[in-house]
Amino acid sequence: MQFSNTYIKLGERFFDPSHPTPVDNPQLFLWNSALADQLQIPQELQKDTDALAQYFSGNQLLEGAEPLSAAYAGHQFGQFNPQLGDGRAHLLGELLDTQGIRWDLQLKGSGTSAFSRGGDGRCAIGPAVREFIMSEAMHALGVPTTRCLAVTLTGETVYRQQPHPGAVVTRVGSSHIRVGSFQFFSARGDKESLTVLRDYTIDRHFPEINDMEGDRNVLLLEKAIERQINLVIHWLRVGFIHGVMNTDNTAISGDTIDFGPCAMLGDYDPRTVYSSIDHQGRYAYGNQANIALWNMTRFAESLLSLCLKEQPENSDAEPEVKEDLLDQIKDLINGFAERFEKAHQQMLAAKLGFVEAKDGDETIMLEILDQLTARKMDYTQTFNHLTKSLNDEASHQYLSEKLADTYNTWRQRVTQQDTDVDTIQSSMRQQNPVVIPRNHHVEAVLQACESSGSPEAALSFLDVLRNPYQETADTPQYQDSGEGFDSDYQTFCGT
Ligand SMILES: Nc1ncnc2c1ncn2[C@@H]1O[C@H](COP(=O)(O)OP(=O)(O)OP(=O)(O)O)[C@@H](O)[C@H]1O
Ligand SMILES: [Mg+2]
Repeated sequence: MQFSNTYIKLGERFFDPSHPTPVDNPQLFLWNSALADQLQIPQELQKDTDALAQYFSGNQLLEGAEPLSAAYAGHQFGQFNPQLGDGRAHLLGELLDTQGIRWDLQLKGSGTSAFSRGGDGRCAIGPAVREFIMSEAMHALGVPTTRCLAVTLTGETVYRQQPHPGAVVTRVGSSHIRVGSFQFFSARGDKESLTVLRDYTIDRHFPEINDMEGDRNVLLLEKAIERQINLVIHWLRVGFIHGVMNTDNTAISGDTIDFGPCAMLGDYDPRTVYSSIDHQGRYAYGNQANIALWNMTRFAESLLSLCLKEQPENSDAEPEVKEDLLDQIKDLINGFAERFEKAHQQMLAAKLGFVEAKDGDETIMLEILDQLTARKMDYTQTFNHLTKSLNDEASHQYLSEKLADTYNTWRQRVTQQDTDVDTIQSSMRQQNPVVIPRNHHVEAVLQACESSGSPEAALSFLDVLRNPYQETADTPQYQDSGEGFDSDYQTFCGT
């Protein structure tokens, strides 16, 4: 296991060199052995659960780790905070996986840093297990995401209205560079660090830019936008509601990060919000594309100081952005909505089994979605039924009754294609999961883990969630929508 630590080399303005705070009685609770194998964590260490507990609680440092808490800023619900940073997290360093891909290894809930702002630096068992379950589920669903290697109990109590067992999550990410990381330096007028961060981000995530013609800032923005569009399309496809799409929770890599108040859509309604503090529906299911655009606009702004015209020496005139670059940036921002809509149409077409686009498809798609909202129908179950209905009489009957003409129109459209039905069905299946981490099951599993002190419930759930496109013997236990549960479900920024 060989650490490299490229982020710490960026310079002291990028972090606080704080170390994890040791805990009383660490115990390994969840371990992701497939991910551990991918990260080349030695089998000998993987078998030694006591050692894993020591290392992944922050009690002992893995050889070669150089911990740091990263600096970042961020817009939270639209309000800018120039200094947030890892207030309860420590980046240990980076590991190369079996394919030579670089991954950050970060502890979350591992104690305070210079960025803690009065917080305790800790995490409760519930949010820690939620992050593990949700990120594993997202990964299996094919959604770009940070992942979890471990959850370790600390043996200490954390207080969040009530006492809870404390836990440390080990997060693995293709990086932890956020829109807010750029905003941190932009807000300080620190062009030197901003340039270092830009170049580091390009090398790490978009090295192809190094061989491209054009301005590096504009190219980086374009790539980041592409990844955000792809990310939100996946979220919408599987019914994921992030819940707190602040710029500090937006990774430039385009991976899902921060599972604090996230939840899954039950009945289809774009206005769905579960977060207890999101009174305006800013981060509602159907507003996530708008917010991704808003966040990318903030990202563009944070790069503007690297796009300035040359100033004559001793000039005190306000520096201006180069016109051609400003035009290119504006084009990218103004083009976002159209690009998104195109990708959205393609995603819906794929979910509905439309092999090639045809006139009238948009009307069919809108009608189906409108009907789901009007009839309060479950998003995942309905698309699962549509997929099955091509050769399953029960699903066919169900949809004929529930969606009547809308279903008949779809069925006609989908069966009158040159492609054979089996092929259409298997391509629909790749888009439409049979099971998702439903809110009521997630909550029940978290409660079971906390009250029993055993990971059993999480492990059984994970077994099913790791095969979201395949019905196994245990799948039916987790497919029900939990009648009425979602209507007053609330999530909290999970600290
Ligand atoms: N218990 C805590 N102690 C100290 N700081 C905290 C605590 N909880 C959250 N913070 C800080 O508050 C800010 C916003 O928190 P938020 O919930 O978005 O992030 P997070 O869940 O801690 O981490 P991440 O975004 O890395 O998943 C961050 O700067 C975070 O470090
Ligand atoms: Mg966060």
